[in-house]
Amino acid sequence: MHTTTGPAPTDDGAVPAIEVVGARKHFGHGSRRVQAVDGVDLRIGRGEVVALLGPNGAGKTTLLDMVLGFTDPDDGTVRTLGAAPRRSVRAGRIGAVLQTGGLLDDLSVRETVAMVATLHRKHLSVDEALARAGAADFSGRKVSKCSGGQQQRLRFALALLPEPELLLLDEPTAGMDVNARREFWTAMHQEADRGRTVVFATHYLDEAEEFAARTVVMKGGRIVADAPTAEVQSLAGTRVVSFRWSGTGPVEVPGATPLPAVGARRRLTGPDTDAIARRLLADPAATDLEISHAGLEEAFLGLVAD
Ligand SMILES: Nc1ncnc2c1ncn2[C@@H]1O[C@H](COP(=O)(O)OP(=O)(O)OP(=O)(O)O)[C@@H](O)[C@H]1O
Repeated sequence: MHTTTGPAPTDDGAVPAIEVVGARKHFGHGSRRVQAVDGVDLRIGRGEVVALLGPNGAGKTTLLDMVLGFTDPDDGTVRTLGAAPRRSVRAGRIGAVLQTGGLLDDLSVRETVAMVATLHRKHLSVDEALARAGAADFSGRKVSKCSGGQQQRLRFALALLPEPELLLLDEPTAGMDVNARREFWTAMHQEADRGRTVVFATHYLDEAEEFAARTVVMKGGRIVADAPTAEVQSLAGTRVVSFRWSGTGPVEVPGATPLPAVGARRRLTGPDTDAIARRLLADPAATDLEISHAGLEEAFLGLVAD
């Protein structure tokens, strides 16, 4: 089955921003076949701010591409704002900030926004789009001279032009330094406050923690967690056991997932942290044991661990 077509229902607010039912998508054939999206059901309501988390190759971009109508699912249906995705995109109801492509090196930032504005029937003024995206300060700069972060802000300005109801962002802050990221999210907060639905894929867990009320975690083409961001933390190994380790080599504890060490402290998580702690207490090489609550990062690693 392919992306649904048909008339768009009236915009009564009850129609979800995104509705994905049983979506599958594969690439390649035979031994090179990859099941990029493997039976995803996802409903995102109007005005939600949702983070899409997952390791490389989890299927986030493929899912966003289907929601944008760039590619059709092999199976299942995808509707955006109550209509076929391409129809919503053509109507200027969806704005997207994607990882690559789409910019002409020889134009200035302002010229780029002005050119893309002519493609929309209704749009913000060029100055307004530049200001909202935090791109006014470098609007005279040639695209080829912009940093990666500035190019992302230009893409953001382009996405805002038609005043879209839904903003889709695929790793929007990749290549930005800490200050640029903070400014970007401040601007994005303002757009969310205007009632837009925002869905963003990210590798930065703190961005999900700070910005998204809801987090969807993908792995191997499937959704492995979908809950309020605070709850995702409790879905996988709520606690972390940390300790000093004087042994040589890795710490082997059955049922435990190692987390990156913090300073001199080794860390383990798992479904039964009491059992992990008991095991470590019996080992003289483990000292100064502590059990604490996991942050989103630990929950995420626990969820995507094999
Ligand atoms: N056009 C394509 N042709 C072949 N394989 C593809 C194509 N696009 C994606 N894939 C594969 O599908 C799987 C899912 O990729 P996808 O880009 O959707 O993951 P992702 O979660 O967005 O990863 P990342 O965080 O690295 O961007 C990967 O194994 C990827 O190699």
